[in-house]
Amino acid sequence: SITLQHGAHRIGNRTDAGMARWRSLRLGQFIHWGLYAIPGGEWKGKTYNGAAEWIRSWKEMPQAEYDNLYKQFNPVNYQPEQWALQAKNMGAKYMIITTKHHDGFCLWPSKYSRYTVASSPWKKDIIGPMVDAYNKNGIDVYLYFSIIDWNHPDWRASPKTPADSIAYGRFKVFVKNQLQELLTKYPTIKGFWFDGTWDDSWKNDGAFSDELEQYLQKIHPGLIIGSRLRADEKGARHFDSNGRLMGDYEQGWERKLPEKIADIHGNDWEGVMTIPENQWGYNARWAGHIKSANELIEMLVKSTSLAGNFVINFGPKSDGTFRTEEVQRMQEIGQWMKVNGAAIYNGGYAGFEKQDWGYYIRKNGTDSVFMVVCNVPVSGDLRVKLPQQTTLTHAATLENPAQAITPEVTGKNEYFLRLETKNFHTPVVILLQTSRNTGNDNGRFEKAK
Ligand SMILES: COc1ccc([C@@H]2N[C@@H](C)[C@@H](O)[C@H]2O)cc1
Repeated sequence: SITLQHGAHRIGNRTDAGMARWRSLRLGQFIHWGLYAIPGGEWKGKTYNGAAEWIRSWKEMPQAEYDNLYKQFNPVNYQPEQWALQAKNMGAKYMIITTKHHDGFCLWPSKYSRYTVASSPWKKDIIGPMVDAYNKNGIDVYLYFSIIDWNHPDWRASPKTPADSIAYGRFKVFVKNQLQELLTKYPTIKGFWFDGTWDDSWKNDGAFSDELEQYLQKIHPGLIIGSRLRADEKGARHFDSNGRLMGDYEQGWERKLPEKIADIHGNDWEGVMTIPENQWGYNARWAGHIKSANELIEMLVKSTSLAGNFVINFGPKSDGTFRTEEVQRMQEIGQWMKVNGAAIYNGGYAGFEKQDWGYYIRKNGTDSVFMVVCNVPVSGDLRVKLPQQTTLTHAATLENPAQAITPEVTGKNEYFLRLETKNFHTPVVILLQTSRNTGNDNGRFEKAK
């Protein structure tokens, strides 16, 4: 390995209580809200085919017109308490809110910029009441912050001249000030979710990203920051030039998930997912494949089974309400979580051989392993192959009342669970009580005591 001043400063996952809490939450809610919700993917009768929050970059959108949308920002139906209750009923344990997306508009009244809610008809702070409402409902809050700021005169994607470098130097001070301001105004937040760190200006300044991360940790010890903030001095991002993860978890799983446990290299990780194929901000016209609640539940289960967190994105409208499809997803996911949340919260990798019917999830640090059946076999037979020296002592579904299932023993450490009813409308969870053998019962199924 090579010597790095600004590479990873830690080998392996964080072991502190704050990170253990993050690891237990498993289900998050992402919210993309800002000026882009006003056009909602359309402008002067034309439809923008990109992601709605990128409409400012569309050649059909005059940038000055976009930048003046702040004069229309007035979410008269914004009710953060409703938002928080809705998220609580969905079963989300943390929420990530866009304080400032790439367009540079701040949802808090920053004293370092005039391009904020304070200059809009709404005038008031959006972020503060949201943080309070979510925290009051037992939901941790993380702040999304875009380093890219298309509105700021000193932002440079790639400084070319000495004047560029001087301007970009001012911009870095601005970024540091805004982040310090966010930590001071909202001290209960648990971390930052950085984005917009792919340009040369940032990639070629690994030292600054390292110093910034340490500066933020100094103000707010224990802050949780993903790998997307960081570059090392060679321009390597997420993983430093020695292949070591920077930041507190791998933050590269955006609209995609790892397939198998080897893909995560033992690192904490988080996947963030849109309900349509690729829309984060509100888009009036959802096209293409819209994920069902069951599809999102399966992604959540898959993420948990691979020891990662899963965050579902929502894009509220400019008036502060949510579209029907998003309300429906939150309700349906919440109904499933009410019955089966025990398999998700504090869930992790079970270490069992994956089977076709679905996923295993181990309740962290216990012998309780959940089977989440997403693919019901026509045969009704669910094969459970346990590692050596592990036996199955009991199986029952999580529903109320629990359906006990008597496993049929076959070969060494292999059982079949036969499902009586096969008409599932949503994934079914079966709790397996296992025990590590002391070698005295050669894997035979012990009659339930
Ligand atoms: C260059 O490709 C992208 C793709 C998505 C993004 C942003 N990350 C997501 C979390 C959204 O904020 C999206 O706008 C930025 C650049």
